[in-house]
Amino acid sequence: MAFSASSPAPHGATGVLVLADGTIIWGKGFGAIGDAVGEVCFNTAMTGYQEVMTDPSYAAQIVTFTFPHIGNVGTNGEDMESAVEGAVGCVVREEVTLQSNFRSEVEFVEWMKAKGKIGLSGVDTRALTRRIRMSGAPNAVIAHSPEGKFDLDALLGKAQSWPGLEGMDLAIGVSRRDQESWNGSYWQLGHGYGEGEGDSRPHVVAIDYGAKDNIFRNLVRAGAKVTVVPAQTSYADIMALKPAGVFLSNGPGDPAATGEYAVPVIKALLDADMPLFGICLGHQMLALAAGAKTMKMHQGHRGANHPVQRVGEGWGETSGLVEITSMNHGFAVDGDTLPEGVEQTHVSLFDGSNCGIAIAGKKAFGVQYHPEASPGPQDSFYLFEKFVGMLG
Ligand SMILES: NC(=O)CC[C@H](N)C(=O)O
Repeated sequence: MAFSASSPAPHGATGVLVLADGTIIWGKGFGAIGDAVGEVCFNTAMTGYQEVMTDPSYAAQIVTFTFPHIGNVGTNGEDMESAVEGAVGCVVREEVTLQSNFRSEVEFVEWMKAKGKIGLSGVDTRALTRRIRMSGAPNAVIAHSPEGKFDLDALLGKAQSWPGLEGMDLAIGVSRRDQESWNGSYWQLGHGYGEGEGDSRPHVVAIDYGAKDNIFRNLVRAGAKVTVVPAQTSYADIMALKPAGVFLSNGPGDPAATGEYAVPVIKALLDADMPLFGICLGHQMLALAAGAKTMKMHQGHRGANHPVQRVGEGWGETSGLVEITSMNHGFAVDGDTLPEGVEQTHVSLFDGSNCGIAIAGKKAFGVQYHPEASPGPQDSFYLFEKFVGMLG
């Protein structure tokens, strides 16, 4: 797989992935024309590529799909997880075929172009995934030129000078700018998205650090009235909304690099005994606010079949039960740094890493995985009910 940076494009190559170590992977470009820099990760989900590509947590990332046929059910207006930029590009095995699905509205290739995302097909994604598993997630540039013209030295320079995700605060860039009242509920075939009902529902203020919409839909489904606020909303402004509980969303970037707008506000909410629920980045920042540390993972966890086990006190008869979960994270809470009073509630059965915490004596908990799925299994929906149920 290693080539020199000055290798000419092989005949017919219209796309390339240039890794920061000089490895050049040729293929067929699709979607937007140009180039984009990011960290290359892999996702093992077999379905849900549109949801993956629109998850803001993938900002500044290039997703390698291990499932070989991507794009074949097209795209539609309902399966968006966010309108903001998510993954900058994707790498796939097979060339994208024509769509075949009754829900499809726009071909995946056209959709990628319209969204400004670059695709690369015809890549040995199995070899690339093995490489990431062995050597960690590399920084890279993905490029698409229909004429097959690439300045490889410039692309390599771009990949090498990109500072990488560690230490990078990205949540602020993908958060909403304005407060929003959210009332959409879950999707059902033949009905589309439902709506929340009732005036006496507990009010959840959800802080958007780069949230997936399906999280808000699940909060509504579990019985909450939801107001979404931008990442930089102050403690005072959050309290002025009189929340019964505050939700901390997922989002991109390094949790330890988020600025004064995040962890100090969460710490103040915790000190005020506000009920809190965090997912992924929100979980990591809750852990930081409680005094734990986070770290960059070797290759991260991204897929729709990650087993997570319930551990510790408080589960009663369901202690030890395994949930199959959806995941997308490249950072993790260091389970060895949990201070007294912070209990580990879930661990990954793949590598034993921390997947959940609860703060003793408070109504505050977080999970590293994605109970809202989208894509993925719905084993963990109970967490939304647990949170909304706490808000009486
Ligand atoms: N999905 C997320 O919220 C991801 C959180 C964080 N950016 C990580 O990569 O670990």
